[in-house]
Amino acid sequence: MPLTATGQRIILSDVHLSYGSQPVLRGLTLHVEPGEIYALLGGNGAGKSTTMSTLLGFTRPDSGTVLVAGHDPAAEPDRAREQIAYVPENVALYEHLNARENAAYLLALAGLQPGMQDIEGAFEATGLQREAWDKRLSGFSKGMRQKVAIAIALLREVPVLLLDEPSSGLDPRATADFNRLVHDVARRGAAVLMVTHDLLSAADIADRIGFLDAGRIVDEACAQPPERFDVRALHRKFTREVAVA
Ligand SMILES: Nc1ncnc2c1ncn2[C@@H]1O[C@H](COP(=O)(O)OP(=O)(O)OP(=O)(O)O)[C@@H](O)[C@H]1O
Repeated sequence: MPLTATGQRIILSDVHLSYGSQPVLRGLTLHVEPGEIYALLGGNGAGKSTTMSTLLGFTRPDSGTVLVAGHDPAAEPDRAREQIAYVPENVALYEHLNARENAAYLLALAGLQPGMQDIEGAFEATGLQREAWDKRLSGFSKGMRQKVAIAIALLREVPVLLLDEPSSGLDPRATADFNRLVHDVARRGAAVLMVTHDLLSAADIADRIGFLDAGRIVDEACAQPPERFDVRALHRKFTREVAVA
């Protein structure tokens, strides 16, 4: 697994990107280490999706450095994407296939052929109920779909997990389940970057929170035990900084 000299799995360094004449990323710098969960919190239009798209190699920055496990997604999109499990806001799976078939098929597309026991082990690790394993995806909730996507990520053993608005539309119990699961993935050594509007979920899960506004990080907060984050202070800071930055 290629790492950068500093051991950082995700590197965005002084990244600038414009759509036409509109600057969207304006000197974005953030790093995520193996085993770390970084929440990128920002309001509408701050540049969260553009950041994800840049890491996935779908948009090319005008300047700056982007590295995913040592690969530049603009120059080597396939190599970079091999390192990434991406869980979008709405997970797209094959609706007419059941959960096992989805996992087997999508892993085969990634060149992997896990045994059924491995797939079941990954479903168990995600807490996907046994009764759901043979059901078609068309009846699955968002939380169940996320569990299938994370099970696939576990089986791919990728070093980087990208999560786009993972808690939107999930009830508090499903959010807590999902957050536990993401912690497990990080504990196995993956670098996790999630983009979100949801301060509570970010505070619950992240080791670090970066406040993104107008395409750059305007503040960062680190989890401090035992309370991790002072959510009220973060909320004040977030609303003030986004308002004045
Ligand atoms: N393909 C595109 N072409 C032109 N402008 C775009 C494109 N994608 C995004 N933008 C603009 O770039 C800015 C940042 O958009 P982006 O989707 O990255 O923000 P975001 O933080 O994800 O917002 P939201 O929370 O609303 O999804 C916005 O002003 C948006 O209109």
